[in-house]
Amino acid sequence: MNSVRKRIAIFASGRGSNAEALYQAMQAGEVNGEVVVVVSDYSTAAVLAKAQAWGVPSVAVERKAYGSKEDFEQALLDAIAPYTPDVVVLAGFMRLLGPTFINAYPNKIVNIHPALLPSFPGLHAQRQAVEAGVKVSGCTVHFVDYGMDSGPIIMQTAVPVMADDTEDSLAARILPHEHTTYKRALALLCDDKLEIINRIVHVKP
Ligand SMILES: Nc1nc2c(c(=O)[nH]1)N[C@@H](CN(C=O)c1ccc(C(=O)N[C@@H](CCC(=O)O)C(=O)O)cc1)CN2
Ligand SMILES: NCC(=O)N[C@@H]1O[C@H](COP(=O)([O-])[O-])[C@@H](O)[C@H]1O
Repeated sequence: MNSVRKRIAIFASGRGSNAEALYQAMQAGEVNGEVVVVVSDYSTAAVLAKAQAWGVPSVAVERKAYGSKEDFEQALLDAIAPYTPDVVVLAGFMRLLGPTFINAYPNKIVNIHPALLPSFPGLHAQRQAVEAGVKVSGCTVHFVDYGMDSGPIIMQTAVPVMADDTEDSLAARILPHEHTTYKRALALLCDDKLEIINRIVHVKP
């Protein structure tokens, strides 16, 4: 394991359970990283209160305060620059990032999605799965690229879908698997164990 901990910026729009799971994993030494800043696009997001309780710097960058997507993304970059992150972790961050932000952190941005990509990209993935009648869904950790949930896949976990599942009951069943899958994927990234060859992610021996 690399002794120098990776500096992690976490972006979240809401409650922050994935952010919390990752913070706790880093505190426990399960992931070779440290959360240096937490960013939300909503000043009322519960994740900001979590960060304050952890003693981690937090910043709200509200989309409505900026006239353009580019200005918003530049504000995101300006907000995290002082913390010099190595990795940007999206954990329930509900904004599509464009080239302004992505180009500043090439192959350094990861995301958790509550479905087995490439199935059910975008918002309300659990609802899409229930409505499609699939018997298996799950979660995906992937690198973020210019597309929506189209980046190279790092890790996935399958979760059964029950006949009487609703969007909420499926989301509740998938969520703990998101926490463990994200923790395992980020541990590999922080230990420099991942490489991308022709958009396929390989784990180095
Ligand atoms: N360039 C990328 N940005 C983001 C990705 C990605 O794969 N590439 N993942 C998303 C997370 N996400 C699904 O996992 C997702 C989040 C938000 C949206 C979306 O359509 N957002 C709307 C705004 C919604 C709102 O205002 O509430 C938008 O940005 O227009 C789709 C998928 C994070 N970013
Ligand atoms: N398209 C992105 C998306 O749907 N992300 C999902 O938002 C939730 C955030 O929960 P959390 O704030 O408790 O981590 C998580 O289930 C995550 O997979």
